[in-house]
Amino acid sequence: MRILVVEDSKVVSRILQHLIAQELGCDVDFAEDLASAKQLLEQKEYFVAITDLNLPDANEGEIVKLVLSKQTPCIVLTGSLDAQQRKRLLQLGIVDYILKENRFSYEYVVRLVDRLQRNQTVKVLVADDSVVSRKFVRSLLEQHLYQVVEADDGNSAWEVLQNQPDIQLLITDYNMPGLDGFGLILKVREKFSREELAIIGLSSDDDESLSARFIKNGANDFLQKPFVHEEFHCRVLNTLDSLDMIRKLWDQANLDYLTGVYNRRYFFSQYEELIILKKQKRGALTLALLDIDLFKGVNDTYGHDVGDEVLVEFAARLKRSFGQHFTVSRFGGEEFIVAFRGLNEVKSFALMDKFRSQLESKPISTSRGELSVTVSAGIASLSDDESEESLDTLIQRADKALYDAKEAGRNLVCIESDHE
Ligand SMILES: Nc1nc2c(ncn2[C@@H]2O[C@H](COP(=O)(O)OP(=O)(O)OP(=O)(O)O)[C@@H](O)[C@H]2O)c(=O)[nH]1
Repeated sequence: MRILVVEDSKVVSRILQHLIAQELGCDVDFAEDLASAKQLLEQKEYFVAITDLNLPDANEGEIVKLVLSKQTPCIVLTGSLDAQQRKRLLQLGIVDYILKENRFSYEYVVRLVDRLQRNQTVKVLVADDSVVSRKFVRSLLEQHLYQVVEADDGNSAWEVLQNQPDIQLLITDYNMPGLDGFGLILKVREKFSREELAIIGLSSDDDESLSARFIKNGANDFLQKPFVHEEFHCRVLNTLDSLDMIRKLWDQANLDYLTGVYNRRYFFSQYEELIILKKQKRGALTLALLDIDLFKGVNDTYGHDVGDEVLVEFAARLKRSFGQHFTVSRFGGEEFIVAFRGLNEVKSFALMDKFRSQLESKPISTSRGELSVTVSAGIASLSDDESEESLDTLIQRADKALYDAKEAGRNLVCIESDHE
């Protein structure tokens, strides 16, 4: 990523240079006037340009048109701006304008660039039956580099959401034929939680209770039409920032901090309930409890840090092999558990034994060179006649099989054979 800063004040350039290096770590070019900015824009492609309005050789804001003519997003950083200039700049399609008021102004600029970079991977669905309104919202979102998908009523929005689960934000109008905004939100919240999808409601209706009703029904925020550019962007930004925060909290609560696979807490929260359902429906569930062989030796010989590197790569391999269809979690220390939902013990054994043999034949690269590591695993299945079984007893049976594998010499997968 490369940024262009067009600024004749050396002090401001130095502040921006420092903040960009600290927060973004990307390449920056500086131009002090329109002529040198023009030269740079002809030579290189920029992700975004941060520009002053008054330059020594062009003090009417000509730089903005130049930057936008190169299809480069433009952030205006200026000492002053009157109402007319503000309107003209927003109509031209700048990303945002920031007044040079204090150090927070410069920090805001840098945060905005960071957000723009991340926005490129954020998909937003706009549901509105009015083409004009939909296109307007789309153009605002595209100025901030979001990926935009459109739907012209509630029912098609619902279909799009089911087919594109990577959508992070839904912006929906209230009045729509078929399924209206409320109906859509109610349906959406049954399937998508707040950490999966954020929702902003829109309406031109003058019913004062609408905003509260939207939020009570599951929306994160509400905007009354017509709205100004700045308010729209601030609301979208705030909503996505809280989505990021909720997701971060979720990750901290449910993922193992070292390896990134699910943690023990998540595993129990999912499978304690599931096991009751499985027993009722008599569905298959097999657990494989894994333990890296002689791991203490790795720590003792190479140090704890290298031990950690082995754990990280081991977990990554487990995730690559099983993570797409099954649950991989770190049970504690060098023990992991894979829950094979829908598989019996014979099929689970085949998969786990293949993993064991691949691990044995492909050493793990660490900062102290390649290390050969093996794993032992114990497998146990929930069987039809074990109506009284709990998750704990199933794990105990897998643990017993793991013990057998260790006793038999390690680097082995054992199935728990008798249920005495
Ligand atoms: N580096 C590192 N080591 C850990 C971590 N958690 C647990 N361990 C170590 O894992 C080792 C487990 O050793 P043991 O339970 O004695 O078993 P083992 O050496 O793997 O031998 P067997 O299980 O009998 O094959 C201990 O030395 C723990 O300190 C961790 O997060 N990082």
